[in-house]
Amino acid sequence: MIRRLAVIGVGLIGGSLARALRAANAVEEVIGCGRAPANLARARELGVIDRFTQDPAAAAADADMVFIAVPLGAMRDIFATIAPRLAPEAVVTDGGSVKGSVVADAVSVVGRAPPWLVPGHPIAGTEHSGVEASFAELYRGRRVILTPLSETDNTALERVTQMWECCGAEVTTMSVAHHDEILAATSHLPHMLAFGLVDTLSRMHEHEDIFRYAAGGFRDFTRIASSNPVMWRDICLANREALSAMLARFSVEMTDLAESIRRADAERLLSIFERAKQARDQQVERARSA
Ligand SMILES: NC(=O)c1ccc[n+]([C@@H]2O[C@H](COP(=O)([O-])OP(=O)(O)OC[C@H]3O[C@@H](n4cnc5c(N)ncnc54)[C@H](O)[C@@H]3O)[C@@H](O)[C@H]2O)c1
Ligand SMILES: O=C(O)C(=O)C[C@]1(C(=O)O)C=C[C@@H](O)C=C1
Repeated sequence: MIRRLAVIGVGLIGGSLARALRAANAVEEVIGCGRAPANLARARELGVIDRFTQDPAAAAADADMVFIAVPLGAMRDIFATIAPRLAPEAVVTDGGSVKGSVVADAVSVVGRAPPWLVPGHPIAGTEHSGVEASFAELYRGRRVILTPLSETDNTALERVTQMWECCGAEVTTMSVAHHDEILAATSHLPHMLAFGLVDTLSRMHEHEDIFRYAAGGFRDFTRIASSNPVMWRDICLANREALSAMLARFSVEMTDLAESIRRADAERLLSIFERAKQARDQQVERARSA
């Protein structure tokens, strides 16, 4: 049971955590914090939070659990503001999509890896933003990756694990570097492809006809191009090494595919598509039977 939860950044991710914990009766009081008073007032109206402040230090003071769910570029300032005001038993965790930058931000503020910080990342989301888009079931049956450091307090890790389990999530742990490499491949690269494709097409002369005749395949592939631009700018900057390596590798494969099309190499095209279909079908089957 969490006595007082401070949610810094009451949007899709922070709002959904608060809703899920409330639905599970796992929190007594939720304090919201953000920059936009209208969004915070709406969060209170929706029953996502009990009260709010625009001052992260005031929100975190006297909270036993602090969840930071702001864009990655805002994390460092939040750590700097809350660190001196945390209660001795407070645990801080976050939902940021990249973990190396969050840990570096905390270390740069505190001077060392703080024992009270449990870096985390719910592998769940949508292309929508803000508290209106949040919902209690977002994390049900989804994975949450925690990336504790050797300095992380064990009790803090246990409390954050329990918090996510209360939301119906499956918690796994891995190293910060491994997390950032994996997510560069499975989340960050696909978002670059979707943003890149839609941007390219939208600047073509015939773009109105292109979008008019786009159907299911295009819609499925490009849903995530509606995601929050600020959030994705920050993810690219925060994970630029791993993402650049993935983009370079993907470019080589795309050049090979383009060359096979140019050469009318039917055999090579079929072998690439069969290999991809088999890999995806296997992955869908594994997910279904898990
Ligand atoms: N959207 C997703 O699918 C998804 C999934 C997993 C993790 N994440 C991560 O979760 C975090 C939040 O993403 P989201 O989708 O909830 O975004 P969101 O835009 O829905 O919510 C972010 C909230 O933070 C507030 N905010 C922004 N800067 C702030 C600051 N300096 N101080 C206080 N509040 C501030 C905004 O007003 C907004 O209410 C990001 O770090 C993102 O990388 C997002
Ligand atoms: O489903 C979506 O809309 C998402 O983009 C969610 C998604 C992803 O799967 O890539 C996006 C960013 C995250 O950090 C985690 C999850």
